[in-house]
Amino acid sequence: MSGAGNGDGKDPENVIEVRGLRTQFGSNVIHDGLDLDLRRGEILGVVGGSGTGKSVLLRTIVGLIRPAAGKVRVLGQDVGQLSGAAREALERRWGVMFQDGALFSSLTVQENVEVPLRAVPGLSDAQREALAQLKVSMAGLPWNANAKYPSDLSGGMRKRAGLARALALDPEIVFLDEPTAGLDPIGADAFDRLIVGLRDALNLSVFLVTHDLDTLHACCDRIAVLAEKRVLVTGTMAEMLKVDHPWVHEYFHGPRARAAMTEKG
Ligand SMILES: Nc1ncnc2c1ncn2[C@@H]1O[C@H](COP(=O)(O)OP(=O)(O)OP(=O)(O)O)[C@@H](O)[C@H]1O
Repeated sequence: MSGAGNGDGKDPENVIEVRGLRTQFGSNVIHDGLDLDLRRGEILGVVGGSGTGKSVLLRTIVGLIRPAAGKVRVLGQDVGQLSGAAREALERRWGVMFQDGALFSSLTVQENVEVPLRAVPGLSDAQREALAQLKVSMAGLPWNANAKYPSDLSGGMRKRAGLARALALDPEIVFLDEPTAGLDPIGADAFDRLIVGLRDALNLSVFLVTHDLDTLHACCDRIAVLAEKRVLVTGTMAEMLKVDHPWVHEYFHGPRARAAMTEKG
């Protein structure tokens, strides 16, 4: 169990290394001295109370928010130092599924998934369409979902469409922001299995923001807890159960945690 990885910033097993991160909006400091690692091939669950900055962390790692201090290295490259073609090349190596799917409402599912593929030079229209259809089916949507608009889809299908788009460019890292939020338990369980199946099949590394204890049990190799403006602790579920911190203890031993543990045996 640790606050973050080896600290030398060069471990080849880490596909993400965040060191000494500080983010703030005006005088509102969200993270201060935050360290975090994502190891290659793992599913890391990022948990924390509402407003602790899980989504802000995700958005900072993918370069949508500029940190006030600290370093974010993804796949060995300093995100803050890249621009132009180098930045675009790195961005093609990850995919992001935002909370609501963040789909373009005026485009069909297939057209949404084609958006990132349009940046790939040399792809014919037919190849782009075929690739998009493949990703839609990998995300577990039926073939007839391709032609549908986001407004015609259920919440669970929209999430799958968002996942298909995140997978469009065969990423090495996938960021998932609360993938099971708002899904019924059966839909959430299916989504959990989909995430693990895709990680295994595609050797993905997954940064997964969630409140869902069932998802933590079903999917995550390690868990990082955000509290007190930093990653308070990182470890396996078994290690989380031993952490003596009021929020961590309440979260992993509360009634919902007990229910999730009972379900998973
Ligand atoms: N663009 C922004 N401008 C100003 N403040 C922001 C912005 N984005 C987020 N915040 C603030 O940063 C804090 C952390 O937000 P964030 O959405 O990361 O929390 P979270 O841990 O993901 O919460 P939840 O679990 O409720 O989704 C909140 O206080 C939020 O109001």
